[in-house]
Amino acid sequence: MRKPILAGNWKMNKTHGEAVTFIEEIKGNVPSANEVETVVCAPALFLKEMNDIAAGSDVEIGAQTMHFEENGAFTGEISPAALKDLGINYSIIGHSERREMFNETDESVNQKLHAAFQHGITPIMCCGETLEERDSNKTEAVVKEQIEKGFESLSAEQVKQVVVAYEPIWAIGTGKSSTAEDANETCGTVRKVIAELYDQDTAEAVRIQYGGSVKPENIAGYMEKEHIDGALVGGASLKSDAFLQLVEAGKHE
Ligand SMILES: O=C(CO)COP(=O)(O)O
Repeated sequence: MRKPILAGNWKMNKTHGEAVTFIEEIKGNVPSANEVETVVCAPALFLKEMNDIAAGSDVEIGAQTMHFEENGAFTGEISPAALKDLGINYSIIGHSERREMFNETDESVNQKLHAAFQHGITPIMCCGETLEERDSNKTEAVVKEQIEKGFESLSAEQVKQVVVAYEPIWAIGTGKSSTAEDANETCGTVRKVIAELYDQDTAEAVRIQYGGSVKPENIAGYMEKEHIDGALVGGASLKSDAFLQLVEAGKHE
């Protein structure tokens, strides 16, 4: 039985004060981590203080990206070692916005997955197709390639710990969400690809989130689907009351 995981991705939103208030508002109000993992992926600037405030609660704090090198001349970047030193245990890897605007590739995603495991960080690895790819029936091929290249040289034991976030790019921040049926079908494709690369056991262990205009009103439809184990939520994760509703819905598999 896979444990559901509900993650917020704040992107480049909130000030320090707003971030602190949010964590104070939610930390005592989320369901037990035994029922659903709750993760808030915030701008790096706020991670330490948010993590300190969340300490001892059922809320985990995550990064939105990280570099694959341990240290060095990479101006502006954040190392996995530095994240781990702050007690950060999750990082989004390869979000489509980073692939599109910050030159992330399947190869760098692969390097980052390896780095995450070296440092004991759980990666939330994003995949998903553009509208053009979807319209030309390439969704399955695109997602397959992202998974195959992203997972290169990872062991089955590592893959079991990856959280995959399937986020169709056309559904991100557009209000146009995928139907639960379509999302489930592609999440099923992700699982099938993993079964082919590894084995059925590994594929069954991987948690797969849907992301793309998820909100309190539509999350239940996704959560009841066979291959969907949670959600990665942007806009609707910014308000504490909506986020709490999402997490509550997220515990129902
Ligand atoms: O990109 C997303 C989460 O990573 C989805 O964003 P929205 O929920 O705002 O569509």
